[in-house]
Amino acid sequence: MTTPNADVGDVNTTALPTATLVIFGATGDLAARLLMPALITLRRGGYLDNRFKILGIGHEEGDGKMLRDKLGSFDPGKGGEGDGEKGQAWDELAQGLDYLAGDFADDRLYATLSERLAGSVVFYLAVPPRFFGTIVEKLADNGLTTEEDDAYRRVVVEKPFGHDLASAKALNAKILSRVPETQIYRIDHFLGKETVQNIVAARFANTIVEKLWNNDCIQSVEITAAETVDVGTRGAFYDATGALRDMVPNHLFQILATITMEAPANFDAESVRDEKAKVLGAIRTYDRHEAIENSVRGQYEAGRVAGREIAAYRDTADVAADSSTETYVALKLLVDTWRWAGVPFYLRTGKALGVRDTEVVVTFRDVPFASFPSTRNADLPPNQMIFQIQPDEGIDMGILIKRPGLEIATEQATLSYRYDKAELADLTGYESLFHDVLRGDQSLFQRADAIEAGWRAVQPFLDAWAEDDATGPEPYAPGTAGPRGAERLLERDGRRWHAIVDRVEDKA
Ligand SMILES: NC(=O)C1=CN([C@@H]2O[C@H](COP(=O)(O)OP(=O)(O)OC[C@H]3O[C@@H](n4cnc5c(N)ncnc54)[C@H](OP(=O)(O)O)[C@@H]3O)[C@@H](O)[C@H]2O)C=CC1
Ligand SMILES: O=C1O[C@H](COP(=O)(O)O)[C@@H](O)[C@H](O)[C@H]1O
Repeated sequence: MTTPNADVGDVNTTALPTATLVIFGATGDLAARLLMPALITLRRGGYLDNRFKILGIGHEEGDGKMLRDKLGSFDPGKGGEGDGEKGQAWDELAQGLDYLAGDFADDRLYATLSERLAGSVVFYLAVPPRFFGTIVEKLADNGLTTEEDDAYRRVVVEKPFGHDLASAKALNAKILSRVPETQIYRIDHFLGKETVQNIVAARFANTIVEKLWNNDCIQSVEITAAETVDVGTRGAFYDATGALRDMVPNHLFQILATITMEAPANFDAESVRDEKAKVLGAIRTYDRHEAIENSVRGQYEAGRVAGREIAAYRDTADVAADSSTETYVALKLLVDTWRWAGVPFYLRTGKALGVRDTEVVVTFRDVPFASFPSTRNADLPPNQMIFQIQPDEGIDMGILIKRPGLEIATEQATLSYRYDKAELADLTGYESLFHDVLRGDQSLFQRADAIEAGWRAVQPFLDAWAEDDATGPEPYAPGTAGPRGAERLLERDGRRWHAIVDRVEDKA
């Protein structure tokens, strides 16, 4: 769970045990935009030496040079945003980079792999999800996942893992019928984020935090993942997916689990994943009526966001003109455990919003009594602890202080920790995950039971929305905080979302 630092000088780097990384889908977007930059960072940091080999697989005819040229022309800035520097680390990695053309469904591909591969291998499935099960089956049937004493075989599976509870269960069953859980690494790149891992440190390395971390002291928790990006060129994928499936049972639930899990007895992978699975399994599953009551769907219209004009979601390429797919979702969830009983968890995520901001806001209970003569309880807003996951990475603690002066009056102040931007600059989250796969640490990878628990909690929303033809998603203007209905979800409980942009009603 240590994040390799882009700056070699800062860390105690140890080359990882060597292996071959086989990337299925090496000519695709994920490989170029997120996987290669992470590998370059690891190489630069001294974690990968020149015995580390990469074998890319894709449809396209070609050889190692074709793949090297393709990836070499890509700017490895964070998430493909540019300004990255490949430099010597890329040249060194590229020397060990080869390519094999083939079809994932073709047995000849696996026969060739059997001849070519020896020693420890990580198979990375950067492929359309419909191939996850097939590739694992074929790898296993060709003996490619069989481990030896001195050679491991690990399979990394990308997201989305399933489309609903039934398909996630079926995929788990298919994969686990061939390869044991100990060799399967289901990726959720949010778990690779330094700031998500820091929630664990904040909770379990600080007595003052953990003692207050329960329903005695906390009144509500908000988890927000707001994006300014629109659906862009991903219409085909997104229209079949929507905001709920794309972000909630995976990324937002992993944050929720990190916030709510009990302290593991120790930090080995099984203990950590046991605790996460338990708490995800404790999210209340709603009936149809409750699911409608506790959810809000939105879909963006045409407008302006982050300085550019965007088309309405329904006018996006590969999106149905009458699509009812949500580009925004807000939920109120409950976690039925002693620690969290009665504490609402409000989750929201959406595209084309006014700001990019992923954050967790923990709101503590009001003071029981206003002691100062000149203040009323209403003048004493509750303390909030805010984990800024991205882009302004840090932790803020909102407290009340005495306003300097002769009167006793309070005002809000913030105790703030900000990450050194330089330390996070080049990290995509995949560095940490690659590092852990190569070390065989599964703590930050999703286990089958946790995946299914996540789908179990969101399935009632999918079912209720599918049945509820009358009310589709509520339109919202790009550049706002989302649909008005999301505000009402909290107003009903006498609360307001932590403001990420001007209030919706000011902008919409
Ligand atoms: N891109 C991203 O930002 C993210 C992607 N993911 C996940 O990563 C996975 C890959 O996504 P992405 O890279 O965007 O997808 P792409 O469609 O860009 O890439 C898919 C790759 O698979 C290859 N491929 C497809 N079908 C076959 C086949 N039958 N035989 C051989 N090769 C084949 C493609 O080759 P060719 O192009 O020649 O057909 C291409 O190399 C998906 O599961 C996605 O959900 C997860 C998070 C973020
Ligand atoms: O997996 C996904 O995550 C991204 C958001 O990830 P981030 O690291 O950029 O915050 C999201 O845009 C995409 O739709 C989803 O598939």
